[in-house]
Amino acid sequence: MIRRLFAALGPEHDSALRRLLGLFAAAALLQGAAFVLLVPVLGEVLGNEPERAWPWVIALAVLWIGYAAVNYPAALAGYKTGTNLSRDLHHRIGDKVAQLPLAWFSADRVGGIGHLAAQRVVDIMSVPAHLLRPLVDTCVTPLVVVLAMFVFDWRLAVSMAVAAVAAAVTFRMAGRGMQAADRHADAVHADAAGRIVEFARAQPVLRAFGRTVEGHTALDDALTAQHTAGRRMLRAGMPGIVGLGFIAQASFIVLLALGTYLALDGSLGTAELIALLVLAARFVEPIMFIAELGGAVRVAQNAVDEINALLDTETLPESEVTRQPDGADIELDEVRFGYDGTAVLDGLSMRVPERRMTALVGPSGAGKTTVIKLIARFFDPDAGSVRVGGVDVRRLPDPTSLISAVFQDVYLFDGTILDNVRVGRPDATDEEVYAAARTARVDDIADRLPGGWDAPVGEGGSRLSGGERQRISIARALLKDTPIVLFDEATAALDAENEHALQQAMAALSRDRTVLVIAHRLHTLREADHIVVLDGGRAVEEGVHDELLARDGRYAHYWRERSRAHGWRLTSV
Ligand SMILES: Nc1ncnc2c1ncn2[C@@H]1O[C@H](COP(=O)(O)OP(=O)(O)OP(=O)(O)O)[C@@H](O)[C@H]1O
Repeated sequence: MIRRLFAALGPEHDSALRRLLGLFAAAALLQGAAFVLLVPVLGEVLGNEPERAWPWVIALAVLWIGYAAVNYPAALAGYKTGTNLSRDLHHRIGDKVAQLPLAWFSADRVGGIGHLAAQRVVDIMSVPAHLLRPLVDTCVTPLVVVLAMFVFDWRLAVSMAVAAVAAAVTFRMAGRGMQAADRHADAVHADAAGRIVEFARAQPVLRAFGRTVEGHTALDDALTAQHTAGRRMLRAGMPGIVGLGFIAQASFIVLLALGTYLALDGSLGTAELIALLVLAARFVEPIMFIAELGGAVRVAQNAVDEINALLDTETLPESEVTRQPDGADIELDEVRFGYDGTAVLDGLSMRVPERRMTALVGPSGAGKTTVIKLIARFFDPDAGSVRVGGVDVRRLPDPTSLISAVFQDVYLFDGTILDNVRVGRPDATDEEVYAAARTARVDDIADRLPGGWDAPVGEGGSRLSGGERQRISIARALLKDTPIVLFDEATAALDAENEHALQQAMAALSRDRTVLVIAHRLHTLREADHIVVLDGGRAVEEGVHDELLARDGRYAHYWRERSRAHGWRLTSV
């Protein structure tokens, strides 16, 4: 356990943990030695010349002072190491999460990370802060007592050694059951956490369709499983607690009986017997305690394994040889990509010319969003290559400095409008943030809301409409000022004012940049310099609007459908 903990936490925590182990071992040795000294002290006090106990009493006092002197810094060091570990683990989990490919994130994994950061880090932190100390005590103190007992009486010492071995074997066996139960409980906790995230996220949909009961069922099942797992944990802990309790009581009774027999036999004096029984009580005490400790140790072991598993998760490979791009055009060359083995792009080749607006159209599910995500390197293609400025995105030194993405489902943080625009470039001056926000017509939103620029947007931007959220996202992209912008246009119907503001914001963003837009609006298609029609995982048509209309193919059909739908209006009679 200690070795695994050392390995998991990395060499930077080695010296702190070693020092801690040294301090705890010294405290346990001093404590064990003090217990042993009780034998001569009691022997002399209960003997014929009690004054002969003084030297032993003084030695005992010195040991206790030494123990207190080591114990205090040891306890402090335990807490300090625990809090350092927790801070470090949170940072490492955070860094890892920031590097994981976006394909990795699913509701249960998001819930799992929450559980890992909140509960599992505390489980590990409790090792140096609370567990290591009693663990070292329960190993070292009885060992000192058993060794000392050999000096006083070998028969009692052998009985103690047998009890110690039985306790160690039971501890190991009980710990294994507990570890399995904890693994199961942890998987169930992570699942329940994922279900809660999913349930919260799905509220609008569940309510819109009046399906709150069905929505509860999955969560209820997960919570019931959690409850059952908790009971299984309790059951798994019982054999250890009962078994070790039995060993502790039985060994004390054996020591008592043996001691009495030896006293009656004349091999032991009464004073000696009392003193040795006090020592036996000190030996038995930690055995009772170790059962609870065993469960906590196994839980911490699982926590170490889980955090290791997350930290070992593969991230997208970083190329050692990087190249600066030559320009800002984008090219997809024979790209193949699928989710979980289901092909979406089937040898797609297309070009997005530099400083032009290219519109991507195609039926729902054709893979338009997937194309954007591959360019932004949310994941890598299964085959083929995505190039920016002639360089494969896997070999770009810093793709995020070249590319901004504006998605439909814009996530806003629960802060002010201004804070949310600043996300685009945290070190921007206030003037730069205001300028980007005004260009994206975010000032209209600030004017409308009480609090203006400092108006809170609500969690996820819940106080704003879809179009408004997208304008804030455009402002972020303007502030970031990258040569390439990937844009997934809002599909939702917008009111005339929002539509106009969004068009203006987009026009500002498109100026002098390479823009690839998933176009849903007729206006965007008319304005585009280049149009790519995606279907069946390939580019089936490419060209400009008039040319494609004249060709009367897939695009012309799409355009007519969209125009017809656009022409429909509900009017009052
Ligand atoms: N994370 C994912 N896991 C599994 N399948 C996915 C995932 N994302 C998308 N897909 C599937 O990949 C296909 C292409 O999805 P994509 O979102 O790229 O299409 P799209 O053309 O943008 O669709 P739309 O116009 O409806 O947004 C769809 O069949 C979709 O169900």
